[in-house]
Amino acid sequence: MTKQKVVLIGNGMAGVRCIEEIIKTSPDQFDITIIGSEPHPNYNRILLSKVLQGDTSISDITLNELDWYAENNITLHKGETATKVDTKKQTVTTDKQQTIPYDHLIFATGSMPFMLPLPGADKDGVMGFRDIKDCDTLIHYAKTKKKAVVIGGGILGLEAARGLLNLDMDVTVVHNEPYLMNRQLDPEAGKLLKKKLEEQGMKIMVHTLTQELTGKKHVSGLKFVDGSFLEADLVIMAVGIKPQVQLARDSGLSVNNGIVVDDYMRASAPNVYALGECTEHRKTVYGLVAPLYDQGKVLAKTVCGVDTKPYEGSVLSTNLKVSGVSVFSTGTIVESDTSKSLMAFDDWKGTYKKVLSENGRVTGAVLFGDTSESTLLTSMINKKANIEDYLAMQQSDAPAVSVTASMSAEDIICGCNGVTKGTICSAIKEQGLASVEEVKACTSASRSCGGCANLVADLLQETLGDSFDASNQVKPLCSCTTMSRDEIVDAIREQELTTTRSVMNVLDWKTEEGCSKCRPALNYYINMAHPTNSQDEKESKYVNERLHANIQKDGTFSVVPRMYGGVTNADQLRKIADVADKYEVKLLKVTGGQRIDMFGLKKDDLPSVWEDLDMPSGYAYGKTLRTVKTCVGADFCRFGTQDSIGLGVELEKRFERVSTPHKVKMAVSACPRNCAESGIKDVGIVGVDGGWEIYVGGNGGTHLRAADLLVKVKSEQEVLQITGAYFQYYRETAEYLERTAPWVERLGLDHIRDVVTDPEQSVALIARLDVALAATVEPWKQVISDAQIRKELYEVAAPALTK
Ligand SMILES: Cc1cc2nc3c(=O)[nH]c(=O)nc-3n(C[C@H](O)[C@H](O)[C@H](O)COP(=O)(O)OP(=O)(O)OC[C@H]3O[C@@H](n4cnc5c(N)ncnc54)[C@H](O)[C@@H]3O)c2cc1C
Ligand SMILES: NC(=O)c1ccc[n+]([C@@H]2O[C@H](COP(=O)([O-])OP(=O)(O)OC[C@H]3O[C@@H](n4cnc5c(N)ncnc54)[C@H](O)[C@@H]3O)[C@@H](O)[C@H]2O)c1
Ligand code: SF4
Ligand code: FES
Repeated sequence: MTKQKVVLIGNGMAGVRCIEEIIKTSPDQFDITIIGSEPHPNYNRILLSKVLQGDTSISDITLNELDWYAENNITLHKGETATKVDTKKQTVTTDKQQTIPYDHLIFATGSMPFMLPLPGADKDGVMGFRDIKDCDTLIHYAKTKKKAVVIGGGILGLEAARGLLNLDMDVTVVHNEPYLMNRQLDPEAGKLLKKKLEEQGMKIMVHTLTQELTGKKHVSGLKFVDGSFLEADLVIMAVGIKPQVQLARDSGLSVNNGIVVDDYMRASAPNVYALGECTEHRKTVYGLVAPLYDQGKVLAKTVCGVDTKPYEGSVLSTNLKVSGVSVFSTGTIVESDTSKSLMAFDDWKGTYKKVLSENGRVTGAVLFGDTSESTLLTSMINKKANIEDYLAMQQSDAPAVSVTASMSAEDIICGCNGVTKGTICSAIKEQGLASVEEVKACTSASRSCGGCANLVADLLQETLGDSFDASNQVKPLCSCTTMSRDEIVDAIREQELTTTRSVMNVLDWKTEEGCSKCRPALNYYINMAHPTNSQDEKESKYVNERLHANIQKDGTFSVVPRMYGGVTNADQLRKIADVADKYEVKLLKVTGGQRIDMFGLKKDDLPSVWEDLDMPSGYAYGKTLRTVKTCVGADFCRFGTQDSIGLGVELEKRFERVSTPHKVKMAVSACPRNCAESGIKDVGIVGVDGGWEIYVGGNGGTHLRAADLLVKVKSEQEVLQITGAYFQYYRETAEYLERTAPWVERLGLDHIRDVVTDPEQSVALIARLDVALAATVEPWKQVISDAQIRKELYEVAAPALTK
């Protein structure tokens, strides 16, 4: 019997998911042909933001490899565009002059970025962000261009802006409304989001309308309606999307904003259907994957002739994919005369929550800072749950049960991929799955945005009980490898791998060049493991570390010479003043770490500045010991009993220069009044009766944490010894970019204390630290004396490297 022919136009996320459902429902019923304009197999468009942000790579986001098409006898015409549909003859013609007959035709043509029709919008350097080609172009531009402007402070604009910041660009978001993500958030959450992103280095202009893009061939700036001007050599428009419906319209289908379909995804011509972003269902065009996948399930059954519930629309949920910022929005967030809202704002924790109800039912929510209730609230909205039930949960004294425990088998755990709790639990039991990675491979849950990975871990816990060890889950270093940090460090040691290239070759890296996450991490681990026979690879370092100065938003640099223990003298101050005059320093600023920061220096002046200063680098840019802050101590203070300055200077001289997983700050106070703020440092020393207390794991930054008392010792010699062992243990066991505060929590204070006070282990740690310290060089001196380095790094434009 000849098979019926299904033709899909659009090889994207919605269409291919529908084909997967068709194959699942009726494996042998159809001959399937897919026509896709893009030259790639189906990939995860969602993760393009993560590719731009350096968290994953293009090679890692393919959803269906070419083998999958072959295995399922699907004819794929990639890099080919459907140009004509004859709904009477039931044929599709392509730009390569092929005419393909169909029995069932599915439109899944998606959408395009909406480009504002501004004068100058056609200049080079003005683009949208939608596909792999755009992503590649942006990464390419970031290597030579400096100033990016993103028009549109919606979800796509902010994810793109974060990506460009990671690529070392100076980024401004220009938004028309008074607050960011106005379509998904309320004003309060929008303002909190703005503050948070500004802290990350993003510049944001709200209430701003662009009038024109300037420049000759290439864009050079934006003129705003109020007459002001902003320089730019890259402009991204992220002001919404435009469904691709021209082909459908030309084919005579009924089209409004999207291709009009009924509740079974049928378009207006016989045997023609549509789903995805090109589709309008009950006057709504969706722009997120979860609804598209719901549509795919219904459409697959319709095509297969299997009974199905109608598609009645979807509740939308949005998660911003920007690391360090948790924002979630679901359901209806606009208040009406009849809605009621519950609000909770915690200024200390930086969290905000608003839950809306209508006629006693939960209808919408906005969460900022803490999104742990996102699944619970989405599930309550879908079930039209009573707001009283939610309030009762909030007021209950009973210990919080995991969100998943209260969910039924039909509840969706992974919104992106439409995977239910029941599917995941059955897969865990039936397939013997024991990790989030295995669940991902088997069920697709957590395969897209990754936002549901914690819930999947909860389900593993719920299903496997005590035999599930959450801490034992292998977390790959990045998407270029399946190996964890520990496995990689072991291999670096055991197999004597001394370059990032050799690690990637020997450990079968999935990408040729690695990514901005693994390259600096590997460089650190290699240098830590082999301090005497490895090179610090400049090309694997962040720009500030590579140039030994801090790049500022106007492209100039700031320089901080070392002042041991925060002590200086007239001679040093004179030199700093002379350099400030000679090189026209724009700002001299005393830092929180008790030294002087010189702002506004030109890159090519840096080597001469250091030569004139003749002081060591203060490493204000480095992942190493930054400063040892000291109080004035016994010599001058009425309360001081110990020499805090002397000890601080000794500590700084002892540990300076050697690399650490993240920056390290120390302080020494000569009495418990703690004027040097020892309680919020990575290592904080406090003089007490009969000796010194050593505090560890403190942090005074965004994640404020009071340091824990590690030990009390009698002598300065013991302080140096314990601190040395602690410092090296942190170097050897922390993940790259892990500060001591989370590291202490992860390893446990008792364990760390046991290690650093154990005589044998402590001596061995210090011996290894001494080898590493002996291999360090003063970086500014090295630049001054090495003409080649000066030429390569300071005289020509250095290649951009991710932050
Ligand atoms: C950077 C980015 C991040 C995103 N993040 C998220 C997120 O976190 N969560 C979320 O839910 N959604 C997110 N989205 C939105 C999500 O990717 C889309 O909703 C989804 O991809 C839409 O799927 P689709 O199949 O309808 O369209 P697409 O994935 O766009 O696929 C349509 C395909 O059809 C092809 N096509 C069009 N016309 C023709 C023709 N005539 N002939 C042949 N081929 C044709 C197009 O080239 C395209 O490949 C994001 C989007 C972007 C761009
Ligand atoms: N994490 C996610 O879920 C995610 C991530 C990226 C993209 N997406 C999807 O991709 C699509 C595109 O996203 P988007 O952010 O472009 O769309 P959007 O409609 O969500 O946001 C566009 C924003 O641009 C603003 N804007 C409109 N005109 C403007 C102007 N002239 N000047 C300045 N600002 C202007 C609007 O106020 C709006 O906030 C959406 O469907 C979105 O859902 C989702
Ligand atoms: S910490 Fe104590 S000794 Fe040091 S300056 Fe403050 S009061 Fe004086
Ligand atoms: S919710 Fe996005 S991958 Fe599961």
